[in-house]
Amino acid sequence: MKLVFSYLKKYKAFLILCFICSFGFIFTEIGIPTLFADGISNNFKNGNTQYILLLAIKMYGFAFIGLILLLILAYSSNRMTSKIVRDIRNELFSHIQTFSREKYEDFNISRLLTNIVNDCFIIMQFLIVIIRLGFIAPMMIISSFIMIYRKSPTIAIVTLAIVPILLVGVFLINKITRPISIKQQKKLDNINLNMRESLTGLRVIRAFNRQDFQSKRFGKINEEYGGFSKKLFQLMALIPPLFTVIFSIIMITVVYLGSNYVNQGTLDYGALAAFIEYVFHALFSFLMLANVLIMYPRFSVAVNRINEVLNTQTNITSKEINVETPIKGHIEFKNVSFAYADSSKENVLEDINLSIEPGETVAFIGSTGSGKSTLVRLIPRIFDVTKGSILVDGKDIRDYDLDYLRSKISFVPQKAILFSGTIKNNLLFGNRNASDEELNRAIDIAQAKDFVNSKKDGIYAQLSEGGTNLSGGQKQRLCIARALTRDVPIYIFDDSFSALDYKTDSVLRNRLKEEIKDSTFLIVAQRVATIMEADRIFVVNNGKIVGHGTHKELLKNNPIYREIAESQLSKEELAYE
Ligand SMILES: Nc1ncnc2c1ncn2[C@@H]1O[C@H](COP(=O)(O)OP(=O)(O)OP(=O)(O)O)[C@@H](O)[C@H]1O
Repeated sequence: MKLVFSYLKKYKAFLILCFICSFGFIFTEIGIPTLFADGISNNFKNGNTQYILLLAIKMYGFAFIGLILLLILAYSSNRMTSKIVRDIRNELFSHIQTFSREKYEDFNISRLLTNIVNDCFIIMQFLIVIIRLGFIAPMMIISSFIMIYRKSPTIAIVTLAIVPILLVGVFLINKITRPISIKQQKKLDNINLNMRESLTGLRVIRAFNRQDFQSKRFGKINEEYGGFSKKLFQLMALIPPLFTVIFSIIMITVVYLGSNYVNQGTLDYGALAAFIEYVFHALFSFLMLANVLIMYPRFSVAVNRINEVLNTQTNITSKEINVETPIKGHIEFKNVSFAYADSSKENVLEDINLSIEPGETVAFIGSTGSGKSTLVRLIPRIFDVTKGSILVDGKDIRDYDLDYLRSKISFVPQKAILFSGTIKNNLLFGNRNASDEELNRAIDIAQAKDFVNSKKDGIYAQLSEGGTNLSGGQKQRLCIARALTRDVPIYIFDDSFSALDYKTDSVLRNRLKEEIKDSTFLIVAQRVATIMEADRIFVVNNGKIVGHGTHKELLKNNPIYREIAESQLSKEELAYE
C-alpha cells in the first residue's frame, strides 16, 4: 500500500477534489429524502401548489448538483488513477532497465511483462473504484445512521447489525481468495512465457511441425489459468447475492418496525419514508464497499508483485563521478574468475590474466561453451567478476561511472538484436547525434551499403520487430554499423561475423583496420579465418586461457589452436606447412 500512498500524495489536489465532491454528493443524497419527509410530514401543506413546486425545485436542484458532483468525482478519480498507474509503470520500466542480466533471469521476462501490463491494470481497476467509493460509502453509512438514530435508536441498532455480518463475510472472502489470486497471477506469467516462446520460435515450431504440440502445451497452461480464474470469480460472484439477501432481510425488518411505530403513533409517515431511504443508502453503501473489499486481495497481490520488483536492487552499481579522464583503451584482467548465479554456481572463467594494449586487435577463439562471450561481457559490466578485477587504463571498471564506461565501449552482441522502426533509427541507437554522413560511413564500413541502398526507402526502410524481415547476415551487418556510429576507444565484436560470407568478412575486417586505427578491438570468433590477422589471439579452453600469440606462433606452439585451424583451413592456408 505504501507504493500507492506515495503516489496518492503526489496527486493531493485531485484527492482533495474527490473528497469535496464525495462530501457534497452525500449532502445532496441525504438532502432529498429529508426534503421529501418534510413534505409528507407537513401533508404537503394540504395541497399548496406553490409549496409543492418549491419542494420539487429544491429536490431537482439537489439531484442536479449531486449529478454534477458525481461527474466531477468520476472525472478526477479517473484522471488521478490513470496518472498514478502511468507513474507506476514508468517507475517499473526505469527500474527494470537498471537490472543486471542476472536479475532479469531471476524474475524472468514474462513475469516482468505481466507486472507492467496486467498487475498495473488490476491496480487501476481497484483504485478507480476505491477512490470513487472510498469516501462516499463510509460517509453515506455514517450520515444515514446519524439521521436514523436521531429519529429511532432501535431501528438504527437493527440496521447496524449488518456491520459485523458484512465484516466477517469480507474477511473470509479475502482469506480464501488471496492464495487463489497469487496462483492465478503466476499462471498468467506462464501464459505470457508460453506465448513469447511460441511467437519468437514460430519458425522452429513450423519447421519441426510442432504446432499441435505447442497448442496442447498452451491449452494446458490456459486451462490451469482458467481453473484458478473460475474459482476466484465464482467466489466473488457469491458475494452480491448473499449480501443482497441480508440487505433485504434488514430492510423488511426496518419497514416492519417502522410501520409498528407509525401504528403506535411514535413515528409519522414522513419519517418512515425517509427512514427507508436512509436505510437503503446505508445498506447500498455497505454493499458497494463490500464489493470493493472483495477486489482487495487481487489488488494487494498485484501491488506486492510490483513491490518485489521495485525493491530489488541491481548488483551492478555505479560510482557517481562527474568528471572522468579520457580512456585510451588499455585493458587488463587480473586473476579474474566468474560464475553465473544459476544453481550450479561453477566457475565459467578461472583465474584469467591478460593485458591488451591500446590500439591492439586481439581475438578469442576456443570450443563452444569455453567462456569467450562471458569473458568479453565482463568488460562493459554486463556481469561483474566474481573474483579478481578488470582494469581499463589502470583503473578498476567498478570505479568508473557505469554510463561513462559503457559510453566508451561499442559492443556487438552475439545475437543480432534490432528494434522495430527504420534502419536509421536503429543506427542512431548507437549514437543519437550521428550525422547522416557518419551513418553512411558506418553502413559503408559494415558492408551494408548495397543491401540498404537496394531497399526502396533506403535508410528509412522499416524493420519489423527484431529485424525479422532481414537475413541473418544483413542483421549482423546493421548491428556492426550501429556499433560503428560511435567513435570509442574500445570495440567488442562477440562472434558478430559468423553469419557473413568469407569475402564480406574479410573486406569488413580490412575496412575496420583502415578506418579505425587507434581503438582497441576485441573479436570473439569461431572461424580462424576471421582472426588470423589479429595482433594477438587468445585460446580459451574450459574457462582458462591456454595460450596466446599470433596465428603463426599458435600454429607452432598451441595444439588446441592447431587442431581448430587444421579443421578449418586448407593445407595451403596453414602457413606453417
Ligand atoms: N546467462 C547464463 N547463465 C548461466 N550460464 C551461462 C549463461 N551464459 C552462458 N552460460 C554458461 O557459461 C559457459 C560459457 O558460455 P559462453 O557463452 O561464454 O561460451 P562461448 O565460448 O562464448 O560459447 P560459444 O562459442 O558457443 O558462443 C557455458 O557453459 C554456458 O552454458
